[in-house]
Amino acid sequence: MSDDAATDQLTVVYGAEEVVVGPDDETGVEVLEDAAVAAVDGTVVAVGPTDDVLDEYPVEDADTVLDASGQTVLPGFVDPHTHAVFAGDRSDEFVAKLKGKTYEEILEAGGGILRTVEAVRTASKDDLVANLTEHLDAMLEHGTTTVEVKSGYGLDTETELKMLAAIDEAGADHPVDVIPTFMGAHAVPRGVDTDEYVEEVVSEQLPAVAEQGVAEFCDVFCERGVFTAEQSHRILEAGREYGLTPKIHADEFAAIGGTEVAADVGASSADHLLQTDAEGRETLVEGDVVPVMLPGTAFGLGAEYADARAFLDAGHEVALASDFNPNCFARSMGFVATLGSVGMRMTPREAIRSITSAAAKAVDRTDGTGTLRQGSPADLVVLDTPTATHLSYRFDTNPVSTVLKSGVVVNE
Ligand SMILES: N=CN[C@@H](CCC(=O)O)C(=O)O
Ligand SMILES: [Zn+2]
Repeated sequence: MSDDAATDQLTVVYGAEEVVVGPDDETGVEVLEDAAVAAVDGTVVAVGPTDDVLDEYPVEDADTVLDASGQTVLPGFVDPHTHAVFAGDRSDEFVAKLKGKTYEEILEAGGGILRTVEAVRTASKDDLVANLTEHLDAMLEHGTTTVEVKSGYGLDTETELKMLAAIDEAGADHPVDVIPTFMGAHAVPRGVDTDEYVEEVVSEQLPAVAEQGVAEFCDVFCERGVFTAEQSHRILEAGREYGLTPKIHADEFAAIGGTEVAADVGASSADHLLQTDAEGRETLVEGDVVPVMLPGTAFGLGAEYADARAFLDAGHEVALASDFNPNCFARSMGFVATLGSVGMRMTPREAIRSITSAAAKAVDRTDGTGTLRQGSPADLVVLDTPTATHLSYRFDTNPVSTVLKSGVVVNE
């Protein structure tokens, strides 16, 4: 510890059966047995065998101590794709889908995203903050310590700004780190010509968002019947000029060129990828675009899962996200890991990498978020399970017993 030990806040978590420290040389994670983690002022300073860590950082000196005997410690989960700020209820659409309606048919008929747009336009900012806070609480209980949240249920400047203000306000008062994304191009408002709407996004919404400094990323739904590759390209390039890093919803229902757009504009991630073929995968890998897969969405739609194995078997990383939204009510990254394993044949350790260090890359976090090595943020999840494998294996109840953010217990 430093000479100024009196003011340092020491956290020690010891005796864990397993500690996941970060990516290994393949596509899984490195795991230490009977291990401990020590953190000073919210940053990991030591990870290793319990005896060694406790020699250097005795529990008597610690402000926060956790005996993790019989338990497993992982980096806090990173959820790199959500639409977590919304109002209203779409459970009836879930029933309609069970009866055979498709997601695209519901959207074309003015339901889906457009229905949530109506609810969000009439909701107050305070309502949105309250809704989002409730969802952040549930995510934290399930181990998420960093989450990306998109706007995109406003589809006009005033409501998009209201959503981004709600994201900012809810995030400021919550232990979970919240990363804001502007997604004015999530759908085309009812009765509006698509080209005219693209013009509005570029010349009105984006400048207003940039002026208020309320978004870090810009995202577009590049999809058959929504925004073409050319329109998506234009919006993402314009966003980049305003300092927003591009992201893209690509190849969910049809591969219409979203992966090429992602590589061209230097997107941090391309998300969904249910229809991506070998050429599309190659484009993403060469463009250094993180593939983000959303198995909860495929599960909820009863659709085929994205081909995670094709990336993993070729030695490339995949990130997983919840895609939490009214069409995919999934706030647990543990359940997402299970779906990654069961639906996409990811080993439990590959799934853990996908919701920690790989997910952190998808949102450009380069400070060690999603890992537990020396210098990483001390965001820790303690599972009440003997091994990390149990995260995918046990899907009946929440296995998370304690969550620490910056070395402080924020959920137990
Ligand atoms: N597919 C586009 N957007 C969201 C769904 C949003 C909604 O249906 O409200 C997604 O990523 O799955
Ligand atoms: Zn989405």
